[in-house]
Parts: sequence; structure tokens; C-alpha cells
Amino acid sequence: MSHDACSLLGKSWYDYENFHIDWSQDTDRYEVVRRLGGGKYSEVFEGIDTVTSDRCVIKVLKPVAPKKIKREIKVLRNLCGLPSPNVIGLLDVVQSRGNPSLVMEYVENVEWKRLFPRLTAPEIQYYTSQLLLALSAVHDVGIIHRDIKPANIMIDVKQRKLRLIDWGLAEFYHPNVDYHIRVGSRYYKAPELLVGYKRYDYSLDMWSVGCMFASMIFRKEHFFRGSDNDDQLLKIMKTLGTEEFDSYLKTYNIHFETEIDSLLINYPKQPWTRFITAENRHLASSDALDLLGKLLRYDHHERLTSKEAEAHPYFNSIRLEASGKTDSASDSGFGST
Ligand SMILES: Brc1nc2nc[nH]c2c(Br)c1Br
Repeated sequence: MSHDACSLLGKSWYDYENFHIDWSQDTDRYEVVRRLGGGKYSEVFEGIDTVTSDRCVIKVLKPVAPKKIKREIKVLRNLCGLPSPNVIGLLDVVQSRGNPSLVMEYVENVEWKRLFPRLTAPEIQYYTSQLLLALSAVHDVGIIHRDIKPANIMIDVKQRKLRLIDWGLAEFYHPNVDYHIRVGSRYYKAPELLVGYKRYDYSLDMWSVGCMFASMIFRKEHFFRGSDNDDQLLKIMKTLGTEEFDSYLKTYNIHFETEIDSLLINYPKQPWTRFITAENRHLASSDALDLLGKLLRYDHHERLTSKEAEAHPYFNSIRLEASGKTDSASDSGFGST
């Protein structure tokens, strides 16, 4: 599926380089309360909007890549304009002490490393469906997130609210364009990034969804945990097998050279049932394993799209609930965005 949303939506949608950022001037409107985190490109704080006295998040962007700053603001502005469910809301764009800062809606987030091991089967279904809802909307308007991972998914358990954050690596999809492969976070990098195949698309995000889904249903913090990019590919090959890796390379005429002996060994494809333990048996249903097997494919064109994944039988029990067709007491509301 390479529907060309960006050319349909027009230059004003995707041309972020000629996009003028009108920084709002009331720089002292937002006060910093505490530091939430930070990285190469930004420092993130909890803040207070002194006008509304609402809590907010202030993401102070480091002046490393001005083009990247424009892209992130353009993406967030585009997405806030649309009814794109479960995407973090952009409230303001201010220059505080010379640094451009994004003010976003606050989420009473439960740290995923603590939350994930406690999620019940219905909660895994619900939050995965909420993530797919966000990606379906975003992919439909020509945007790839490119850094899907648990740390970029804020979940407020009390309000059963999920928000996809950190659009700093997001890009606009255009057919027949080569993209950078040094994107994403190692454990969630798709095979195309690891073998250097640049002609990727929205399906890049669907691999990462598969990695997250596997970590939730198998209760494994990171399902493919490589020590470097080569080891990351090795971990994937030891599960998906060498045979399908080789046919993937052939399909796309990818020349993958390596001196790593372990990458040259023939690994058998493992059945997903191989990862079931007494501890995760109640989560790894046959529907869950079927869905997983349709997301974690080497060949990105074989992976389910976000919409196709939403329609998978794994979500039936919460889909029926949403339409009120079942009278099951289990609280697993669906579609409340
Ligand atoms: Br955006 C955003 N980024 C964060 N980093 C840590 N916690 C965060 C929250 Br809550 C939001 Br909302």
C-alpha cells in the first residue's frame, strides 16, 4: 500500500522547509515544574500554563537541527488540525530564552517498564487497539512516526488514555523516495533499516508495533534485544529464520554483506508458541500469536497495515463490546479517543 496521501494533501501539507513558524511571544506563560526527561535533541519538563493553570509538558528543543525542528512542528500542527486520535496535542510553540519549545498536553503517564508487566489481556487488547487507531490516522495523512517504542507511548491508566509522543523523527511519505536508515530505536528497528534498504514506507511503524506487541503478550521487556545493529538483525533471524531472510533480500535485490559469521549460519524459523511460558500463557492466545505473525514479517509489504491489524479477530471481543453486541461484564471499552 503506497497510497500517496502527501501529493493528494498538497505542498502546504508536507513542505515543512518553507513553513514559517510563528512563535508565540508570551514566553513567560509557562512555568517549569520538574524535569521529565531528555535526550540528544531536547529536554522535557512538566510545566504549568499560568493562564489556564493546567499542567502541560514543555519540550525544549536543542538547536542541533533547525530543519528537524521545523519538521516536528509541521507534523504536530498537521496532526492537531485533524481528528487524529491518540496523538499528543500541541498547545503552543514558544521561544523561551532563545530555545524553541513545544508546549504539549500533559499525560499522567505510568512508566511503561512498570505498567507493561501488569497489563491484563483485555488491557493489552485495548491499548494496542488505541495505538493502531493513532497509526491508522497518521499513516492515512502521509506521515510515518519512525520511532514507535514503549517510551514514546504515554498511557494514563486511570483515564484509559493513550497518546503517541515524540514526532521528532517523523517524516512525510512520498513514493519512490529513499529515506534515512539511521532512525528509530535499536530494539524496534525494522529489518529494512538493519540491511540498509532505504525505500521504506508506513510499514516501518508496523514492525515496531509487532515488537511492542510481542513484549506485552510474552511479558519480555524487549522482544528482540540486540547489543548493536548487527546483533539486532541476528536476534531477528534466530526467530524468523534465515530462509525467509534470504528470500526477502532476493525480493528487493538487497545486497547485504557481512563479516559476522553468526549472521551466515542457517537458523530455522521458530514457531511463536516457542515463546509461551506459564507466566504469559494467559496473554499469548492463538489470535494474539496469529496477529503477531502477521506484523513481524521481514518483507514490509507482507506486514498488516494498521487498519488491517485493527480488523484482526484478536480484537473481536473488544470490538463487539464497543458496538454493545456483547453483554460481557469485562470493562474493555474500545474506541474511546
Ligand atoms: Br510529550 C511528553 N513527553 C514526556 N516525556 C516524559 N514524560 C512525558 C510526557 Br507525560 C509527555 Br505528554
